[in-house]
Amino acid sequence: MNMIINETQRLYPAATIISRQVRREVKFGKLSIPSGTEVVIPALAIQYDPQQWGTDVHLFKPERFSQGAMNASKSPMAFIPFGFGPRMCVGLNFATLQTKVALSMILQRFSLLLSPSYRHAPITRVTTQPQHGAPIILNPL
Ligand code: HEM
Repeated sequence: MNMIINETQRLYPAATIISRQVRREVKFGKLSIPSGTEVVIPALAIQYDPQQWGTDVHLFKPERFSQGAMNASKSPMAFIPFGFGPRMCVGLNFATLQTKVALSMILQRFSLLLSPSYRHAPITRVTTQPQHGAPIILNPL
């Protein structure tokens, strides 16, 4: 279940960008970033980077995470659905636990089928959402 949740969050991260403000001037080689600069980290683009994930980056392949999230891509920083560093999401464990509990309860009771009316069109409206909803047919087990 971890691998499936991780791969879902890689392809459809709730937050597609993460931002930081530079507190004091930082130098990267010849590049100087002044204090106060807003830096946007494109989480979605990084999680779709073939150099990090391979040429099958667009495929849903939970087995990428079989050796853990830190080893799924070339750099461990290429998987950041909950952000990173001291301001990383404080709800990470709570949200992941809730996801597992909800999924377990549903999967114990129902088999799931994607409705033929489903149209795959994810969109970013603050968070990532299915543009036309996600109609699912539930059959009691
Ligand atoms: C799947 C569910 C969730 C996702 C994908 C998510 C994702 C994120 C991301 C990307 C950030 C920004 C981290 C950064 O800037 O490095 C964040 C921050 C935060 N999240 Fe979540 N989050 C989720 C659920 C929750 C829940 C359930 C809570 C509270 C119970 C929560 C509370 C927070 C708080 C308070 C921050 C700000 C942390 C700070 O600035 O120090 N999140 N979250």
